[in-house]
Amino acid sequence: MKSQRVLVEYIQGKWPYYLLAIAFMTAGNIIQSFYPRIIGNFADQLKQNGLSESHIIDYGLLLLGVALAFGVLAGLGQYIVMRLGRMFEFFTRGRLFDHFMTLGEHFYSRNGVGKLLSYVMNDVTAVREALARGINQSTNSSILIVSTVSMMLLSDIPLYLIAVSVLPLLAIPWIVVVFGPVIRSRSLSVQEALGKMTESAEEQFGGIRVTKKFAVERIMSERFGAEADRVHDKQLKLVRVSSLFQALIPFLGTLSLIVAIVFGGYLTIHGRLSLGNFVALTLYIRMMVNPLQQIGGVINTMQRSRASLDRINELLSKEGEIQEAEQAQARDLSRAGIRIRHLTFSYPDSEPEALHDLSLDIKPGTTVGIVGKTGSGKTTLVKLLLRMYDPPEGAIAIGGVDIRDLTLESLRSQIAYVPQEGFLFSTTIRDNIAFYRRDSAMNQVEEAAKQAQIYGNIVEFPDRFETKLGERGITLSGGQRQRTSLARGLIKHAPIMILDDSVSAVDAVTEQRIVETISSVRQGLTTIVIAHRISALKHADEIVVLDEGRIVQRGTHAQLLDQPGLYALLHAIQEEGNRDAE
Ligand SMILES: Nc1ncnc2c1ncn2[C@@H]1O[C@H](COP(=O)(O)OP(=O)(O)OP(=O)(O)O)[C@@H](O)[C@H]1O
Repeated sequence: MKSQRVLVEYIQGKWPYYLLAIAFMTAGNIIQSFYPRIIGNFADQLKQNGLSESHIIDYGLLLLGVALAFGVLAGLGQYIVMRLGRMFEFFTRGRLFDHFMTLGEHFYSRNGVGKLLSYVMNDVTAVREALARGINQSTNSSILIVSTVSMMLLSDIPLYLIAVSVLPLLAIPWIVVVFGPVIRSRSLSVQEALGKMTESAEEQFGGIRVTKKFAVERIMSERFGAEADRVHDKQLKLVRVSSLFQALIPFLGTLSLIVAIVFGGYLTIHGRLSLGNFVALTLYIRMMVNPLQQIGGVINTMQRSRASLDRINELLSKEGEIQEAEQAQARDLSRAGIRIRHLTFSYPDSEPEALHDLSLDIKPGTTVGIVGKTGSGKTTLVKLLLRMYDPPEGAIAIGGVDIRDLTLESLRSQIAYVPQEGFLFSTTIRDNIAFYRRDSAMNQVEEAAKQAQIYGNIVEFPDRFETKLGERGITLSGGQRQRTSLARGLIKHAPIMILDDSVSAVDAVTEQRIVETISSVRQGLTTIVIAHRISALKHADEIVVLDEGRIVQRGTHAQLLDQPGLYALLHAIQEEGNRDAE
């Protein structure tokens, strides 16, 4: 039953409410099953001319009482179940979101946002619907069927007539066994195709500007159309089988009714069955057709939602690839040096080494520059320092402790990482800068903005720091986004700061100012500057040159310029570029 974990967990916490709802619905349906008997008695009395006006009123009131009792009790039960269904949706979305937070870089590099959204939206909704509809309808239907059958057996209707009439209904379990697995597997492929389509839509929307600039709308539209077609095909396959399934059940119900009318009618004509019993029998059978149809629908929905539930549970059982050690320690990393020893690393599911036998010591309070061609492993080194991927044991230590023995919170909260493309949230500039500490004072936010050379731009916006960004707000330029994200890193004032090509989109003059400010505000703190432009890191205490995952040169700017090698070559090319630009 492992696959039903999230559902079982939820129901375990809510079973008294479910029981209460089932009790209400059971009582309602038992009362409802008296209805054919009352009509049967009415018919008998009518035939014997034994009905007075007051009798008719009594019958009317009795039927009204039955209808009211059923309405109130079954309605209450349904309300409780629907409400619990919505709470399940809330509970499961929360669980999924929390779980997404524990999953790492590797998972996200393989699963697009669209696919993740389809879990949270399509799958959770499918399970919620099945849960609410399943409990409501299966309780109503099964109780109604059981009580109807009991009422039939307790009546004077001959047993052989009942047995022959309900015979076609006995084929139902067989149909369920045959159709169930087919419906389930087709639903699973629908959900998977939906996930892929959502992922493709998300990517297309994300890249819509590029699409337009390249005028390739038609190609993109065809690409999306192919995904939508796939969903359509799979849905049609599912609809075919589930419609057939749902049609077969009422058909069997109608067959039962025909048998009851023909055989029962024959017996009534020959005086072997009273008119009242004939009427009651046909009503009993008629009353069973709807619940039977509903049971078919419920089984159908259950099979479909089972596929979604399996997907949710499978996702929830995926463990984040980065696990905290049991004895993990929280350490203060201020004035802690970084020691990297023989670090060799390949990405999971990837053969080539992104880093090879890398050794490096970064003394506390110093600035280290890392430069290298694209793809040389600079960002990989940062990901390992932040433990987005696990480095080999003993390869990276901060403050003398292997980073695998530090708590993730103490490691990551003491490193301010500023990536090249820092994501900004659709909230105010202030909230984006004070992302790490929401309660930062306004003057701290302003100070960080000044250090990142973005203050001048922000105060020109009408709402200044309260300006909203993103979908419902303004759009910042690439350079403004970078500097806002830099301010977010600077305000953290962390013992270790990593700037990963964080000023690549700003002009040379602004870059120079930022470099100078960072050098002064990070006096005595460790800073790692990764850059393509030598101008961004030439002030560093030590510069490391990476090439194909290996350190090929190290030294100060002056020392490296004196050596023949990649650094001097890069410098010469960049200087020439600058001269050409002047
Ligand atoms: N998630 C990943 N899975 C597999 N390989 C990866 C992954 N991320 C990066 N790589 C590979 O690792 C190598 C180093 O990449 P990395 O991003 O560290 O380079 P970089 O020096 O930061 O490049 P750039 O200057 O372009 O940012 C590259 O060959 C890259 O293709």
